[in-house]
Amino acid sequence: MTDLLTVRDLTVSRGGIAVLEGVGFTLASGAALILRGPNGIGKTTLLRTIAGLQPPVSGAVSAPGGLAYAAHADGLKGALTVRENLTFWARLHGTADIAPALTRMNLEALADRLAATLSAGQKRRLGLARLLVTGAALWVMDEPTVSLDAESVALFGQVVRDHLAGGGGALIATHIDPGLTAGTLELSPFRARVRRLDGFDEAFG
Ligand SMILES: Nc1ncnc2c1ncn2[C@@H]1O[C@H](COP(=O)(O)OP(=O)(O)OP(=O)(O)O)[C@@H](O)[C@H]1O
Repeated sequence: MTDLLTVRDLTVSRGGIAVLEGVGFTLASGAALILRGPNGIGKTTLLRTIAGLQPPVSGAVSAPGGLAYAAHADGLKGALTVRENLTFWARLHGTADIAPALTRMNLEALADRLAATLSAGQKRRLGLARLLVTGAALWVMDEPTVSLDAESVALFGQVVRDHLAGGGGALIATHIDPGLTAGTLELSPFRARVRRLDGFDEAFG
């Protein structure tokens, strides 16, 4: 099996403070890893660093096949319709057909609505449809089910399961059980040392 993601001895920081140290794991093709931990432990910071949106303090991230990141702010263009948003991303990533993504995330009836007029859960579904049109093997998701109703959470679970079955991988920070067979990376104050970069140690555990 191919490794889609290798993280080695990673230290990540937020606002000049190292929030997690010594994080390491690999994610193989076909596998999902759930990132858990209390509010503020550093899940978003870790995912943003893995996605390349901020540099690590030290350590290495390798995602040889590239990745797609879906965060709280889904990067939707409010003045474009759902269809236009997906077409934009599909062109950006060199994929062609947005129809499957519309269908899979139950967005067909909303295809011609401006993204700005969508409800929070509908926006989230569009953000997840975006993952499908990127064609990326590795999906990195930060609390993807926030605002989703039970039906959409089930839809999301199925889309991820199909992605894994097709050889993809998923790294998901979530507080819920998304109904996936997945490994868990539990970030706790006892395993994640908190250290200020100026050397003042707040390590506990
Ligand atoms: N701009 C900032 N400046 C300084 N500290 C920040 C900044 N943004 C976040 N932090 C702090 O960095 C730490 C990690 O935040 P992060 O958002 O990564 O946590 P999280 O585990 O994703 O939390 P949640 O479960 O609440 O989403 C928190 O203690 C937070 O208060």
